[in-house]
Amino acid sequence: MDLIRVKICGLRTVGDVQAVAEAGAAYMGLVFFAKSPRNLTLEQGRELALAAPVGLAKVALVVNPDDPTLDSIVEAMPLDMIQLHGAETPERVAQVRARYGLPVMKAMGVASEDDLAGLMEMSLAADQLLIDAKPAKGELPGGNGLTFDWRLLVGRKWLKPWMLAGGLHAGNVADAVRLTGARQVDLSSGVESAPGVKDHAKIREFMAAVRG
Ligand SMILES: O=C(O)c1ccccc1NCC(=O)[C@H](O)[C@H](O)COP(=O)(O)O
Repeated sequence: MDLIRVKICGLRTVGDVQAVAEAGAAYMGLVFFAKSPRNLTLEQGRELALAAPVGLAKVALVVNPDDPTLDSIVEAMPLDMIQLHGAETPERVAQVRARYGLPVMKAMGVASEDDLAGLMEMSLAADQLLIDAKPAKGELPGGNGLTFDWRLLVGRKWLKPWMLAGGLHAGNVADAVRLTGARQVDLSSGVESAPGVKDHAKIREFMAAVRG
């Protein structure tokens, strides 16, 4: 499984950044969503973004943000990408791209075939798609450790690069990649010991599973 690019989301300490960089991830995700156990203040986000070595892309994750919220994040820290993880429309994705001049990755929740219809349209607007498990009512928009039926993605193509997410861990990532053909994967709870607490041994184990 070489050439699979990994995004590890929900980092909370400088030690997490170092562990993710040393393990060879391509992206790190910083969550700005108050209800999340991985939520960061602007000061914490800035500290982590400044700790990232060259080559580790810094992704700010937000959920239905207004412009002032995004302005404050983008002004506070160096970023390489914005991840929109709410109900943002293709029009809103285009506005965010234009306003900040940063690539935008749009998360799309999938639970059944019906959810696939919007992916092609969104792939026209966004720079990347993150195809995640669709949360049930009352759950967080992401980071729930839930998988979905990967067979839904078999043989599908979109106009932009995409990442597979949702309940991935060292024990299932090989099957997920083999079945879906994903070239990029994203995860959060699969490398945690508790919600919001990254386990560096699990990060290494996951990266070994991807490389192996
Ligand atoms: O991680 C969060 O707490 C979170 C909160 C609100 C919106 C999105 C969130 N995470 C998005 C991610 O990119 C996760 O890595 C993705 O949903 C996969 O999570 P997991 O199933 O835990 O691996």
